[in-house]
Amino acid sequence: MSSIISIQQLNKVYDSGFVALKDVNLEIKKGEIFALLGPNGAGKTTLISTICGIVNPSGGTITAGGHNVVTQYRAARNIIGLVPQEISTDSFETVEATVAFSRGLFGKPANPQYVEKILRQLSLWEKRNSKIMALSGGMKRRVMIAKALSHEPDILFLDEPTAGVDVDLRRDMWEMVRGLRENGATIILTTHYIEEAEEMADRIGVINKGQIVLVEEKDALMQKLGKRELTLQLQTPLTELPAELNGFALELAKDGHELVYRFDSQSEHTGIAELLKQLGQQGIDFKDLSTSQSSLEEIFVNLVRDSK
Ligand SMILES: Nc1ncnc2c1ncn2[C@@H]1O[C@H](COP(=O)(O)OP(=O)(O)OP(=O)(O)O)[C@@H](O)[C@H]1O
Repeated sequence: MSSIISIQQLNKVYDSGFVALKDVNLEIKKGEIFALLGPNGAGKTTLISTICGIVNPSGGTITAGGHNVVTQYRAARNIIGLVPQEISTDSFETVEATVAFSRGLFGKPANPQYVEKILRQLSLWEKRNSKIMALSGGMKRRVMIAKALSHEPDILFLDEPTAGVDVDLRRDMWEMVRGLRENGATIILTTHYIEEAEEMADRIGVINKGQIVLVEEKDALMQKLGKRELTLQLQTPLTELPAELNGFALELAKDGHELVYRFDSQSEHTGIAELLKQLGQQGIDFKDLSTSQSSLEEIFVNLVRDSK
């Protein structure tokens, strides 16, 4: 897949002297869902804003669809839709008028069929004649997305799309974003919710203190870093591990009441069968056992900690 956004050696120093982005290099592939994860203040909004031409870079170059976002701002901005964090829209207007007006701002000729299509896609068609102020918070967010899509952009930025949205609505939004991708859009979303990145993204980028610390295919990331743990609750607590078990990646936990075995979830050979056999031979009985997989959340926390 070819890049639709190309960022090279991007730096941003705010007037206060604060360095918000440091030597960012990033390629966004056409048609992917890219999740940008990072703690508060990491530089996510600054990065999005520079790509959208709202914040001027201090150094480096960004192209969107081959257009330089600074020197060819209009051409670049025309192919970008931005859904900002805050809901900001004229609350006295109707849904349909708001979306049609946004389209006009980009100099696009009126196209009621297209507006209808996106309103239907976002389950807003029934509400087309409602005033924005009469909508629920979730519906208002959908209107923000409809506005961002009004000029038929190829790239859609969603800055914290589901912040403060309840779980059901969050799932609806995910469904909807996937639908947009199926229609050919490239989607870049920032999120605090690891679950959101885990659920949605094709690739994940982690940003911390203005630097991209990792970019990886989500599946590869989960595989590479995803270790599993098998926890055995022992019948009788152990004070130490018998020497016969030295070859296994084992640890005693909970004052010797639990035995924790770490293994690679992707490996064909987990070693569990041998472990259980050895435990039997040593007369170590267990009452119960459970397994868990390290989540993207743990991976993320470790990454951000390591890059401090
Ligand atoms: N106009 C500005 N002038 C000076 N510093 C700024 C300005 N805008 C943002 N910053 C600083 O740049 C850093 C990155 O901010 P940014 O909003 O990009 O982070 P973020 O990752 O989007 O955070 P959050 O998750 O909280 O939205 C922060 O420390 C912020 O205080």
